[in-house]
Amino acid sequence: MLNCLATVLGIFICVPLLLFMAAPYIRRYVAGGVCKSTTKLNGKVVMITGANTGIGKETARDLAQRGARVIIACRDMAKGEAAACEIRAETGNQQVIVKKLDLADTKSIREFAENFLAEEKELHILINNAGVMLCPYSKTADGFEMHLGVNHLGHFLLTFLLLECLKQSAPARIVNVSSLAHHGGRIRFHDLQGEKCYNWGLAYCHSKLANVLFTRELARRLQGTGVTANSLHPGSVYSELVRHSILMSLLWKTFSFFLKTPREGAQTSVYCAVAEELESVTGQYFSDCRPAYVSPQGRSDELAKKLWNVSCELLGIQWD
Ligand SMILES: NC(=O)C1=CN([C@@H]2O[C@H](COP(=O)(O)OP(=O)(O)OC[C@H]3O[C@@H](n4cnc5c(N)ncnc54)[C@H](OP(=O)(O)O)[C@@H]3O)[C@@H](O)[C@H]2O)C=CC1
Ligand SMILES: CC1=C(/C=C/C(C)=C/C=C/C(C)=C/C=O)C(C)(C)CCC1
Repeated sequence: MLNCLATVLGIFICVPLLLFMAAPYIRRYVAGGVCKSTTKLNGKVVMITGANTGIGKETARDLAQRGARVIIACRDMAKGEAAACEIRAETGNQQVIVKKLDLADTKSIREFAENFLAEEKELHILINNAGVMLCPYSKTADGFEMHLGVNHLGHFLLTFLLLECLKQSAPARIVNVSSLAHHGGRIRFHDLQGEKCYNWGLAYCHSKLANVLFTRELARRLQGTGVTANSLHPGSVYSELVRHSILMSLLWKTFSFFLKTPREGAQTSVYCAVAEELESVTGQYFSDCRPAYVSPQGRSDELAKKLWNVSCELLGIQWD
């Protein structure tokens, strides 16, 4: 009986004590890779989609700190202004600008790009960061399944419209924020809009695989232009991404200690945007500020070309 009591007491005291002592080490492990580059960006123009919150906002903060003119492209102007105000105040960089962009509407994307090209002369870094996850079945203004429409097609069209400007501003970089979740993705050409079969988790995975394939084909086509394209996994980050699922929101809150903060999650985006050693690196996929393993689907040139052509058809654009 006494033995039993001692064991139970031991567990209740030792386990929390061990966890408490290990906490700083666990946190350092969870935080992952850090971008160590000291590159300054004075005179450079950076655009980040979905930079009003989460990973995008922290990426904007870091790049503003380096002196860049930062365009926060977001769908909610009030949220965008709040983020920009905070970043301007913290960094002292007044060149943080908010522009309206709804990636779930090709009309908004075209208006945004037209407005940008009329006002700005150069674009050196484009970070396609905005994303949605676990949405109940819904469609964009143009009838695309929401994950595919926002995460892939919206950024595909945006990049197409800005590409000439990026080429004129070379050296320039395109950074596509994908995910480890691309490993679970498939490009279901027979049912791209998920009308026959839809799973909200898988729909996200498919769209993140599309990000990897888009980057691969884009990089191939941009060889020799001075514009690079890379994709990345930011890590598992405590952000608003899980907002559509009550269960995931609860799990995210409960286990937030084991998730990266948005600032930690922004490190690989910043790394891909500024690291000197990536100047001519293109078509790669990173995680924790180093190259990472891409799924066999994500390494298929054939699949990348087919997705490219289908994306052009869906968007009614000719991109050779
Ligand atoms: N958090 C994580 O663990 C992981 C995140 N990622 C990726 O990182 C990226 C950033 O996500 P994260 O910061 O975590 O998520 P958040 O939900 O915090 O941020 C997503 C951003 O995307 C914006 N957005 C959503 N829909 C649209 C739209 N139609 N038009 C314009 N902007 C839109 C949101 O705007 P609003 O605030 O108005 O909704 C918000 O600014 C995403 O691409 C995500 O897939 C990848 C792997 C893991
Ligand atoms: C297993 C498990 C967790 C980890 C989930 C992870 C690691 C999710 C990663 C999601 C990604 C990569 C999303 C975006 O692309 C929690 C919630 C911490 C606690 C409960 C058990």
